[in-house]
Amino acid sequence: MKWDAWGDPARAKPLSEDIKGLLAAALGVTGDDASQLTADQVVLRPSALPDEDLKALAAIVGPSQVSTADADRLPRAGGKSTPDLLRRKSREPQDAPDAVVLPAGEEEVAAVLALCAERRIAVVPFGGGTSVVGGVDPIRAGFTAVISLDLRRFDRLHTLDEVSGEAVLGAGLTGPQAEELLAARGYELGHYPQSFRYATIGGFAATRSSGQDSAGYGRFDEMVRGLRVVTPVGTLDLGRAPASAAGPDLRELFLGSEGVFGVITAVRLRVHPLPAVRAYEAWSFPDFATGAAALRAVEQQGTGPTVMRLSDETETAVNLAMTDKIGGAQVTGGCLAVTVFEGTAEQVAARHELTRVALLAAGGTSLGEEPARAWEHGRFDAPYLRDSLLAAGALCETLETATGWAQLEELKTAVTQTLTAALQESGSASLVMCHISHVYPTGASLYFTVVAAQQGDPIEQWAVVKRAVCDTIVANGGTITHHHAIGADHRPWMDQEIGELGVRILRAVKDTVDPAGILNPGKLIP
Ligand SMILES: Cc1cc2nc3c(=O)[nH]c(=O)nc-3n(C[C@H](O)[C@H](O)[C@H](O)COP(=O)(O)OP(=O)(O)OC[C@H]3O[C@@H](n4cnc5c(N)ncnc54)[C@H](O)[C@@H]3O)c2cc1C
Repeated sequence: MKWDAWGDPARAKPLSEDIKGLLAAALGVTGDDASQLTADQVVLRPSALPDEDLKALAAIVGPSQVSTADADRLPRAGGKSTPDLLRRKSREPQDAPDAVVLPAGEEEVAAVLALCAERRIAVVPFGGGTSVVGGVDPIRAGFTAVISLDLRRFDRLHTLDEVSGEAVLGAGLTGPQAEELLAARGYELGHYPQSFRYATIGGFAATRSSGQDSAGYGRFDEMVRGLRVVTPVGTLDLGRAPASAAGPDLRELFLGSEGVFGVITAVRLRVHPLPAVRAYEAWSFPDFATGAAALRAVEQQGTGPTVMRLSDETETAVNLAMTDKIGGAQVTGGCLAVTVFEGTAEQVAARHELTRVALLAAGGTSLGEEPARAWEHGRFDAPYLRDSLLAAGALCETLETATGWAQLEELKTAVTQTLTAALQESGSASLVMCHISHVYPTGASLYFTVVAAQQGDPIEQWAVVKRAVCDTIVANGGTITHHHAIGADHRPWMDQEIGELGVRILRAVKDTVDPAGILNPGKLIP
């Protein structure tokens, strides 16, 4: 993972002449990146970890598994939101964890937490570092130092129970590592968020992640059967049976706990045999409302696509203007929808046919399989485009929410209007694109991508816009986050999301499992 951009430099996506033309004409973005900073030019705040603490940590994990080197601290200095990336490229001195610690087992995690509680050191659990909400920011909050606790050595497939269809996976496995281990045994998890290539099993659980195949396989939290969590006061092994009436489900407290309650070391997950067959079909709808109603019909009937998503008019149009467009020549406007089906040949044929009938009845026009295959081919590559856009002087960021089907259109309109007005106020025209990629019988998520011109300090420019749009989401009944989580960035809206009593309940849990408050301060709980 690059320290100042997304992923693998070999996959970088330079802007095509078409996109440059579109940016200049629509937004007045004409810049070229003149200020390439190398990692060794970045000035990090010096490590504040006292020598004796460094030695004590080294005694727990081994001297080679703890580092205060800038080269190790820089990649853990934050996540991968647009403000994170802009901050990384800044010539101003930057904050970073004082040390990076890589434990290898639960005993080591427990010993590190005990030491940090005793010596007043904050601990930020670190998976893939793909948080887009400030979830891994090194917030000191009055502690003497802050360490990044990198879980990458928890990298095993512990067990695969083929009879029950469950696998126990180490928290530090990345998406591809986990799928490779399972595929070697003929199984798949089926969790494919756009950050799949770098995010980890522990991070998915800690943030309630949702992948692009959620229509078929569910959100990550729906796949979780059990969790092992090391807290500063003891270790929990949660989730005994496929279902239980033994009081409130404590797994739910740790799913989405964003490293503030404990360190997830292993996750027991529902897995399925690798699908024998895949089928693809793309659709066009005359407008977003018609498309959304069609997706709702499919989801409420339960016809069973694995992937189902719908782009609005702007996202479809922008996609058509790009050289590596997913739409192909057949897409001429309107709103593009993609469906994918997985399973045995019989399952796929039956689900595909039921879905086709519903989509046709709801006003869809089939575009055949090619645009859907093209979408799948490029499904993890969009973040590379953001890097090129930022370098060219554009502001590009995403945000997401969810609401009931009845409120969806109204929320989409309100968010679009706020984004457009707030960016206009900052001095730039904007392109606001939206898609639905996670559907439920009662509602859906809305995922927005915004492109504008950077004006003044782009971090402050976006902060103003983000505050306005979060207020709008909350005022219109949407959730402050459908899958990006709370982190530091959404924390100011958490009390409106769960209420004052809800916040007190979270604080009470925090006081119980982390009395010294060392775990990921400044995140999740207001
Ligand atoms: C380009 C891009 C695309 C994205 N697409 C999606 C998407 O499609 N769907 C989606 O859901 N999200 C998406 N995200 C958000 C992000 O990838 C998810 O939040 C992901 O689940 C985080 O996993 P991670 O391993 O990178 O965790 P990190 O970023 O390392 O950590 C995230 C949070 O979880 C905590 N944490 C991590 N590991 C543990 C652990 N083992 N125990 C306790 N706490 C832990 C951290 O302290 C932090 O609070 C995207 C992000 C980017 C940058």
